[in-house]
Amino acid sequence: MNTQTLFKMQKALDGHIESQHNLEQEDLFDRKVLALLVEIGELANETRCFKFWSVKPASEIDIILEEFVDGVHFILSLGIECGFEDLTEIPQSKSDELDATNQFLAIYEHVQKFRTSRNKEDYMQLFQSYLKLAELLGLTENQIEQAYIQKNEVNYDRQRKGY
Ligand SMILES: O=c1ccn([C@H]2C[C@H](O)[C@@H](COP(=O)(O)O)O2)c(=O)[nH]1
Repeated sequence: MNTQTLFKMQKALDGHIESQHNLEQEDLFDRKVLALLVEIGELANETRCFKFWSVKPASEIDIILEEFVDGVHFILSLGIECGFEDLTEIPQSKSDELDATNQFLAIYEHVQKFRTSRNKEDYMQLFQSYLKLAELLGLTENQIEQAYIQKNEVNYDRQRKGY
């Protein structure tokens, strides 16, 4: 995935949100980590991949995509916090193929590792594992980019309306 446009859009949105809420001087890293963990949980809930006690199907693709790109927002935002927005390419993950449940659990581990180290290698692994999940969920790069652009605009709208 070519991430340059997304990093640029995310940086502008984050700057806008921070100035709206007078947060330019605050360290938002841990709050963004928690926000990401919550978004990953919301996505898991919509896929229902772990709900062995239920026969209901996953939510519609548009709902899954919207939840997925909420996570993309916070991953990009955390990358910007660490000065990694020059990353142009996130290479495909070389790790073993897992089912969706185990991929979610692997992502949670990558988030924790990156939270502690804040290094680029762990960041790339987190991003890669999240994109691997997209593949498992049947989402294409094009769908993700379009859904990201749409949700980015919704996020501005919400700020305008006093969200
Ligand atoms: O600094 C921030 C704070 C929030 N969001 C976006 C990411 C998600 O798309 C959305 C999450 O909002 P909730 O729907 O969870 O309130 O806000 C950002 O991009 N940057």
